[in-house]
Amino acid sequence: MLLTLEGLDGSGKTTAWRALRDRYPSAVFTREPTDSWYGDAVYRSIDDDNADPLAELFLYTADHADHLSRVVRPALDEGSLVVSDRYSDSRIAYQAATLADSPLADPFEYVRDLHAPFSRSPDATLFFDVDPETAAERSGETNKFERADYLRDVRAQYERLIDADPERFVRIDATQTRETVLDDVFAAVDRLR
Ligand SMILES: Nc1ncnc2c1ncn2[C@@H]1O[C@H](COP(=O)(O)OP(=O)(O)OP(=O)(O)O)[C@@H](O)[C@H]1O
Ligand SMILES: Cc1cn([C@H]2C[C@H](O)[C@@H](COP(=O)(O)O)O2)c(=O)[nH]c1=O
Repeated sequence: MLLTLEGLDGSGKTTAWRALRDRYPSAVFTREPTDSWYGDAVYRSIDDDNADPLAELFLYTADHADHLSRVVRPALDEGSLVVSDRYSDSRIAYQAATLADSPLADPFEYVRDLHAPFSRSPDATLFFDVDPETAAERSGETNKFERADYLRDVRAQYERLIDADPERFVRIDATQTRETVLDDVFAAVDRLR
């Protein structure tokens, strides 16, 4: 089973991912951007305020392709529970927002269709729902993505993803205390497994 954690920067995904790792030690825990040279290239782009948005999309997508073949598919083939902190929905939500002013007619559909022929959809996704202001504040606004006005656009793209596939998503109210968020996450994962 492939379980993904999605949401805005600072929404608490990594906090939940670490708690799940302690609770399910036999599962495979992974993330995007990955810990590889493809992931390093992605982080270089994140730190470049003038990075071309389309070039950035393809860097993230290259990292995803490598992640799939090297980590995700082999672990799923062995029957493991795979938990990924960010996955393809991050690309659809973030890069659709970044590409809003590009010549692409519908960046959301473009990014989604780019993945369809080769990617593996998550079986379930926990969406950590938090308002853009809280997200920006919690994330520390350390890079170009961690701004409330940009995160507002990203959140709208996530809502589009949820509307298109409501059964895959479990919405977690990430404005609650850490303890309550983790209780909701554990309850959701126990139900899904
Ligand atoms: N429920 C919560 N209430 C208040 N602060 C929280 C909560 N959950 C996490 N935090 C804090 O918010 C910050 C961001 O949390 P975390 O790294 O888990 O978010 P994230 O979604 O993984 O962010 P990013 O996508 O930017 O890596 C951390 O300082 C964390 O301790
Ligand atoms: C996978 C992925 C990530 N992003 C953005 C989201 C964050 O601002 C950064 C890095 O992620 P982290 O969880 O804070 O380390 O990259 C993106 O725009 N597109 C993606 O596909």
